[in-house]
Amino acid sequence: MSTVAIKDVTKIWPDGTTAVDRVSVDVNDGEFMVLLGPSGCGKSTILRMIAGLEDPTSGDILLNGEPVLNLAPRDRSIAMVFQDFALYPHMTVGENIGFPLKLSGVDSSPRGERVGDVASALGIGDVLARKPAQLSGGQRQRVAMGRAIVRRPGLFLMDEPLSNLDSGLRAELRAEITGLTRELGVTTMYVTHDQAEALTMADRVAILRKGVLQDVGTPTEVYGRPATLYVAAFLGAPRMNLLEASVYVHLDRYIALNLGEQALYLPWDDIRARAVAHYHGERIVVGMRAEALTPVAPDAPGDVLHGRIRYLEHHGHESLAFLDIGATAIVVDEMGGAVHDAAEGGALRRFGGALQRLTGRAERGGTGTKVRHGRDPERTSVLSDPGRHHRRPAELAVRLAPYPAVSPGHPLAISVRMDALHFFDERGDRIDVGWR
Ligand SMILES: Nc1ncnc2c1ncn2[C@@H]1O[C@H](COP(=O)(O)OP(=O)(O)OP(=O)(O)O)[C@@H](O)[C@H]1O
Repeated sequence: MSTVAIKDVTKIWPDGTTAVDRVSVDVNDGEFMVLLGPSGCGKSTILRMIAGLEDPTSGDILLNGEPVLNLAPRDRSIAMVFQDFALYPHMTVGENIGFPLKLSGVDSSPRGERVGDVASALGIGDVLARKPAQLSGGQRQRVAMGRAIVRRPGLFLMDEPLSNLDSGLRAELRAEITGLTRELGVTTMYVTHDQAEALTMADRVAILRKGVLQDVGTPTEVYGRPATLYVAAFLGAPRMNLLEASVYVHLDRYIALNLGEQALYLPWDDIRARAVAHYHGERIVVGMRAEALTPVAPDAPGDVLHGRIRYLEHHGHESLAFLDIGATAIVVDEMGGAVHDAAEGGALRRFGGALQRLTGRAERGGTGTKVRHGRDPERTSVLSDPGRHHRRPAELAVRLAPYPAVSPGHPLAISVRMDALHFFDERGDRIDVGWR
């Protein structure tokens, strides 16, 4: 039984760098929690604080409900595997795995038994007598994992354990790691910057940007209903299409989402219509994943966008077409800064009075977003922040069958699944009702 509670934890390094900014996450017993984010977002620092290798500047960490900040690392019942694990070169595989048990005084016979069990669970039972130099990279990583779990820790911390391996081996070991931890029922926190790894391995994913927690949820939740623009842009391949739209409410009928040269119309009876209506006269970001877009005949009725193929990418099992539709894309960089050309200095046009008349409320709100984003000085407007201008005509990513009979310059009509659209405000927060 092992639970983890990270409560409002901040880590500021002596040089003033804020590595972790008021992060709170709970990990349930037996859960496989992945911490996901780009390099430098504070993932390793969080793991190291849980392990007791670093002290938080403020906040608390509880294991099984008990505060542990005053406990030495060895008293926390935690095992950790790093990217750069080191095996003892002069010891055999069996001796390496058994070493933590030897240190804690376990006799040779039960030790051998435990080592054998762990090694066969990891598929390295036949190399117990070899030295590390005689192993492949994947086998060495398995030995490092074996050495970590042989003590049956309450909590297993893994920091990018697969990042030094080639992609085939990574995929194989992903499945082994999740299989093993689930079989053992050991609570695991796993750090990666690889979103595919996170989505395939995690029970739940916590997504960080510059030390600030952006979203926590199951892979389906964070992919299907991302809490912020940053999460939307970070998860999925191809990346979510993020388009600037100005909102115009035709009361009781529909909401026009003007995308530039074309518009989409959200029916008034759509469950999200009232939340989006709060932005009447303003600009928002409309997100559409490639799976929400289907090529149709040019004269097809319904919610259809028309564009011209700018270029194609062939991925073997599918091809991606990137369409010019006369819209403006919001570009979210890896580190999470959202940049956009606010045209000629374009200030947001606000129709506060009209909004109030429409909604009967002076303030908008009610998005129901649960994740508290903490203090994040860069989360200003993604639509009009003058410091972050970047012009980018939208190239709408659309999935096609492999090697389609079209080429750059071809016109293409795309049907849009309106119920699969995502809406974000100028701060990058999801605009929605009935948050998960
Ligand atoms: N000992 C240290 N002193 C000062 N700054 C540090 C120290 N260790 C890490 N940092 C800084 O803290 C921030 C978070 O680093 P951390 O290693 O936790 O990120 P990460 O998300 O794990 O990145 P990576 O995926 O590259 O390992 C970074 O800006 C990093 O430069």
